[in-house]
Amino acid sequence: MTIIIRVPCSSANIGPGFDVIGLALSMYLEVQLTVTKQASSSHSLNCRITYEGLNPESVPLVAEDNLITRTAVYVLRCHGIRAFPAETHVHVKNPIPLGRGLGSSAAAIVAGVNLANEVGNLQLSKARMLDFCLMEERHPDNVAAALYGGFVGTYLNELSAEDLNRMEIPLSEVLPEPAGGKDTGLQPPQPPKDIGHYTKYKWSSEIKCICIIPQFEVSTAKAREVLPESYSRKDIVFNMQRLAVLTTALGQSPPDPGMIYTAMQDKIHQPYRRGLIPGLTEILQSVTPQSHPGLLGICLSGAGPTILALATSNFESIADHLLAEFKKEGITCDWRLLELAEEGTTVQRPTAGATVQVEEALTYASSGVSIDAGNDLVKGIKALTAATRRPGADGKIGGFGGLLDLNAAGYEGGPILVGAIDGIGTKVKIAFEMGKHDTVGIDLVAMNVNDLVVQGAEPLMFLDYYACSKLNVESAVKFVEGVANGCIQSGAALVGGETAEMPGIYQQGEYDAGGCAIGVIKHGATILPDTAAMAPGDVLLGLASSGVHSNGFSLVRKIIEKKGLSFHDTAPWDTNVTIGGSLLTPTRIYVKPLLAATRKGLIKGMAHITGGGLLENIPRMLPDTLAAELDAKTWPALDVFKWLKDAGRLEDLEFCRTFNTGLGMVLVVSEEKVRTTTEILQEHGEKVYRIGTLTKKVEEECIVHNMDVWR
Ligand SMILES: Nc1ncnc2c1ncn2[C@@H]1O[C@H](COP(=O)(O)OP(=O)(O)O)[C@@H](O)[C@H]1O
Ligand SMILES: N[C@@H](CCOP(=O)(O)O)C(=O)O
Repeated sequence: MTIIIRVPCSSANIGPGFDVIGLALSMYLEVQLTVTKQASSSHSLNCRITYEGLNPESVPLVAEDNLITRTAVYVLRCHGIRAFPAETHVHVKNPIPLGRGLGSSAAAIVAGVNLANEVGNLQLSKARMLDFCLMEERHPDNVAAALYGGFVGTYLNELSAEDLNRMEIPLSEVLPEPAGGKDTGLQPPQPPKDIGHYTKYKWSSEIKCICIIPQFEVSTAKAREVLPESYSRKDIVFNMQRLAVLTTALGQSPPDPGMIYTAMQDKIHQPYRRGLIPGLTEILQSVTPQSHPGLLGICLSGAGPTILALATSNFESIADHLLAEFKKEGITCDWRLLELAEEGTTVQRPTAGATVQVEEALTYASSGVSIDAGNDLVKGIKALTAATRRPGADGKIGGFGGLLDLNAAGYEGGPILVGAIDGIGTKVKIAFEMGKHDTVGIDLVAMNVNDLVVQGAEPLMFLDYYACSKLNVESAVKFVEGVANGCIQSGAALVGGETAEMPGIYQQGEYDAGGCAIGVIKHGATILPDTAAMAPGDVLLGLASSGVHSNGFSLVRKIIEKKGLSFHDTAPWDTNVTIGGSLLTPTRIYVKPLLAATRKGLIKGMAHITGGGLLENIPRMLPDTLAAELDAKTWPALDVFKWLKDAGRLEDLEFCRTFNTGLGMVLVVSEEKVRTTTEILQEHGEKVYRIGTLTKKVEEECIVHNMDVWR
C-alpha cells in the first residue's frame, strides 16, 4: 500500500509582507510512502530514500540527513517512536527547484511532518502539524501556505528561549545558527501549542503567477543574514501601508493593476537582498503595468532569486522581457506559469481512512508492560515460595492476598491473617505532572485493601513505603494525607511506614510508593473464594469503578502522548476537567460495602479487577471447571475508556485484558441472593450491574460478549 503526500511550493512575502504572507502555488513535491514489514533494515533509521527530480546532487538519500525524513523522525520521536518501521521506503518526486525562493524547504518540512503523521498514525490536526513545522522553519509564511493552501496571512506566537534552543529540533535550513540538530537520545519535548496562526485571503481567479527562476541558488539562511536587525519607522510604515491594501486588492475582481503594482513595493527585505541577486533592483523596475499590459505587480519570491510577476494576461511576453533582463546580467533562467494552489497539502490513501498497514494497534506490552511476563514470573517463583511453607501457611501464591492461620502457627485462638502488598504503578507520573499528590495515597491503599476484602478479610492495618531521590516534605505529607484518607475509608490503621531518599535511583522530583495491608478472617468464617460452592447458573455482579483506577497507566500515558496531548489539556472525554485531573480520580475502595455483604454470607467469590482486566482477574476466583460468561452491554462503557480505546486503537481483547472497562469488582452470587446482595451494596453507595453468569468451562475461562459496545 502506497500513501502519497503532495505539498505545493510557495512564494512568500509578495513584496511588503516579509515573513507574513504566502501563496501556495501549483507545483508539487510528492512523497510516496510504502512500508514493507521486515524484521530489520540496513538503512539509516530503517528508511530507504529514492529521489527523482530537480537538484538530485543536493538531496541526501540518508534518512538522518534528508530534510523530509529527519523532520519526520523528529515528529515521531516527539511521540515516543525512535525510527521508521522496518522497512520504510520514501520515494520523492520533486519539481521544486531548491534554494530559489519557492519554498522547497517549507514543502520538505510539511511533507516530513505529514510523513510522520502517516507512519506513526499520529492523527495530528493541521494546526498541530503547523506547530511542528514552525519548530523547524520559524517564519510561518511558506509553511502555512504549503500546509493549508491558498493566499494566507500569518502570525507567530513567539517561542520561549528554552524552546528556541531545543537541541532535538532538526537543523533548520533558514535560521543562521540554529541550536538544534542533535540527537540527544532523549524524547524531544512536544512543541508548544498554537505557535502559528493563519487566515486565508480571497484570491482573484484572473491572477496567474509568472515565476522567473534563475539557475543559481540563494540559501534562505544567507538571504536572512543580510537583513538589518532594525528598521526605520518610515520603512515599516511604508510596508504596512502597502500590505494593508495588497491583501484585499489581490482578491478583487477585476484586479486593479495600478493599486497592486504600488502595493507590491517593499523597503524591508528586497533592497538588502540585491547584493545576492545581480541586477535585482533594475529588473524589478524594468516592467510596469503601463509598459507591459496585463502585469499587476512584481517582487522577489521569498528570499529569491526567483522573481514573481503577477499578471492577468500577456504572460509570455512579460516572461520573455524578464528573461532578457537577467540575460543582461549573464544569468540564465527558466520560467513557469503557476496558479494558486487552493487546496494545500493532500494525503492520498488507497482507501479512504486507511492507515499505513504496518502501524499496529497499541498494546499494553507495546507501552513497556507485559502481563504475560508477569504471569511467567509467578509460575517461575511458585517453587521458591512453596519452599517457605510453615505451619499456618502453605507457601502458595497467586491469590489476591496471602493467608496465614495464626491458630495453626501456634497462636491459639488467633484468626487467619491475610496480607497484601502493592504499588500505585505509573499513575504517580500523572501526580508529578499535575503537582497533585494528595490522591495517589488513596490508590495505594485501595490496591491493597481491595485485594484483602475479596478473600473476605477485614483490613486492620496498613504500612506504606515512600521512596524518592530528594525528600520534598510538602509533597510527601500530601502523599501520606492520601494514604490516611484511604485507611479511614477502609477502616485500617496506618501503623507505620518507611521513607527512603535514594538519589540516583529515582528521577529528580519523582517518587515511588508501595504499601502493605494486613487483615483478618475470623475462624469459622468462609475464606473466599468459596470455589466449592460455585455452580453453573450463579450470577456475576459487577460494581462500578471510578475510572481507570490504578492499572494500565503506562498504556494510558502512551496514548496521551501519541495524541500529542498534555495532562493539562481539557479531557476529550469530559470537557469539565483536565486530562490529568480526570485520570487522577482515586481508585474506589469497596471494603465496607463488601464486608457488609460477606458477613451476611451472600457472596461466593470476588475478583478485584486490576492489571489483567476482567479476562485475567475473574478466573482467579473460579474453580477449574467453571467459566465466566459476561455481556458487555450490561454495564455502562465509561467515556474515558471509550476514548482511550479509540485513541489507542486498542483491540477489544487487549482493552479488556488491560483495563477494568468500568467494573472495579466482580462478584459471584447465587441467583436467590442477587436481590439482597444488590440492595445491601446499593445502600452503601455502590452501582451494581448484573453482568453475566457462570457456565461449565469448555475452553476459555472468561468470555465477554458484545465487546463492540466499547467502539
Ligand atoms: N525535496 C527536498 N528534499 C530534501 N531536502 C530538501 C528538499 N527541498 C529542499 N530541501 C532542503 O532545503 C534547502 C533549501 O532551503 P532554502 O534555502 O530555504 O530554500 P527554498 O527557498 O527553496 O526554501 C535545500 O538545500 C535542501 O537542504
Ligand atoms: N519570509 C521568508 C521567506 C523565505 O522563503 P523561501 O522560499 O526563500 O524559503 C524570507 O523572506 O526570508
